[in-house]
Amino acid sequence: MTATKGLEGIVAAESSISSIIDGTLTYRGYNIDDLADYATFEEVVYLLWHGKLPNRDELSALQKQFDENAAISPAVIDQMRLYPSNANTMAVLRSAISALALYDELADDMSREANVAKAVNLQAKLPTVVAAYARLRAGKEPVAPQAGRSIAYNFLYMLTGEEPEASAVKAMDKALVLHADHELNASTFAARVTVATLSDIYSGIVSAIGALKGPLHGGANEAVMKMLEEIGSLDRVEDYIQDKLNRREKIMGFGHRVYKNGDPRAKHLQAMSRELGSKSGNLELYNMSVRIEEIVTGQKGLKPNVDFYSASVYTLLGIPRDLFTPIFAVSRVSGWTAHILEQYENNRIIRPRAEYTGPAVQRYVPLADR
Ligand SMILES: CC(=O)SCCNC(=O)CCNC(=O)[C@H](O)C(C)(C)COP(=O)(O)OP(=O)(O)OC[C@H]1O[C@@H](n2cnc3c(N)ncnc32)[C@H](O)[C@@H]1OP(=O)(O)O
Ligand SMILES: O=C([O-])CC(=O)C(=O)O
Repeated sequence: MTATKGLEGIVAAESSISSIIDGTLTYRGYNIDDLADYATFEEVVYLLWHGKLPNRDELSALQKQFDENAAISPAVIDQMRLYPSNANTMAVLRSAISALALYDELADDMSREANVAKAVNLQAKLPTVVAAYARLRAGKEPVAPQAGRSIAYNFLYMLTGEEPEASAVKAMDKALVLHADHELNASTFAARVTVATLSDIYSGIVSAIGALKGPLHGGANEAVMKMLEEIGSLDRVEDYIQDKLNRREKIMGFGHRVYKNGDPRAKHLQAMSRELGSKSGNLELYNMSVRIEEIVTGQKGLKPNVDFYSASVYTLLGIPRDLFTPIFAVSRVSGWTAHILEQYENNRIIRPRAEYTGPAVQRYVPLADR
């Protein structure tokens, strides 16, 4: 038995949800470029869960379900009041989602119907949880979501309590579409491993949130923003990046396990970063990002991934840095739940082998003789 480090190139599941073939990403066969340009996030969620785009009635029924499930119980809000105001926001999300399960009577009901209902509940509540914590830690009361509004609208609205601009809602919606699913990425794999033991959907999502938190995965969007903040201005990019490359340090937001010729989502986020920068009259973050890309791609051949330009996009939308990875989760919970439902449909426990590299057989030595 020979191990493959990081399971590179190993096909570990069959899935009909999303594909990456020759650098092209599709959700259920629809090219991400078309979905980014024309679909709403709600249409994409329906597509991921049900395998087809919704008609008007199906879309309104989904919207109604989101409206009915978006509010979080006062018990969960009261728990969140006790969280430290400087807690890691992904740890907050992980804890709050775990707590949600305690108040769901269907938590351990394994029927398909109950699991779809829980997927709706999770998708509806994740944005509410993230926005509620952002307000609570600032000493403000959570703002309830508005019925009949998109997840993108409500998320921005619940953060500030003010009606968001249409252009901001459009950008947020597109970012959610772009992050919704991505084949067998680390967090989705973690979710599938957890539920393949026939554990419940909440446990799967808590596992996924934990995996997304890391800076080699979803946490990279925050790390990119931290780097942009450290650099501070366009004229400092060259020295900073060159120094990092000389020290063989990683540049966050670059590279990918699967895409070697570029992540198809990055160009959409780059365009959004430029548009939002122009609109705000401040293109500094965009220009800095482009310069970083020129240097890193020029010297290392590494291309930006989905996390690179999303950092400037979210900042230009006025969102604090430590909400970037939770926003990734707000979108990706659609894909996680689709994969969990798919896993339950055709389940077998996921249990690979390890190549043993420890000592050969040893004789036990009693404690007194050691
Ligand atoms: C949503 C997402 O999860 S997208 C990914 C988000 N993560 C990041 O942006 C973090 C930075 N990037 C990375 O750490 C990696 O590129 C990963 C984790 C995304 C992929 O990891 P792997 O598939 O193991 O990387 P891969 O095998 O292609 O790396 C090849 C070489 O490029 C280097 N490399 C990869 N990414 C980077 C980077 N961002 N900066 C500098 N060097 C890099 C590796 O160190 C390796 O060098 P070596 O051969 O000298 O050891
Ligand atoms: O697929 C991956 O390894 C990481 C990624 O880009 C994602 O999850 O969107």
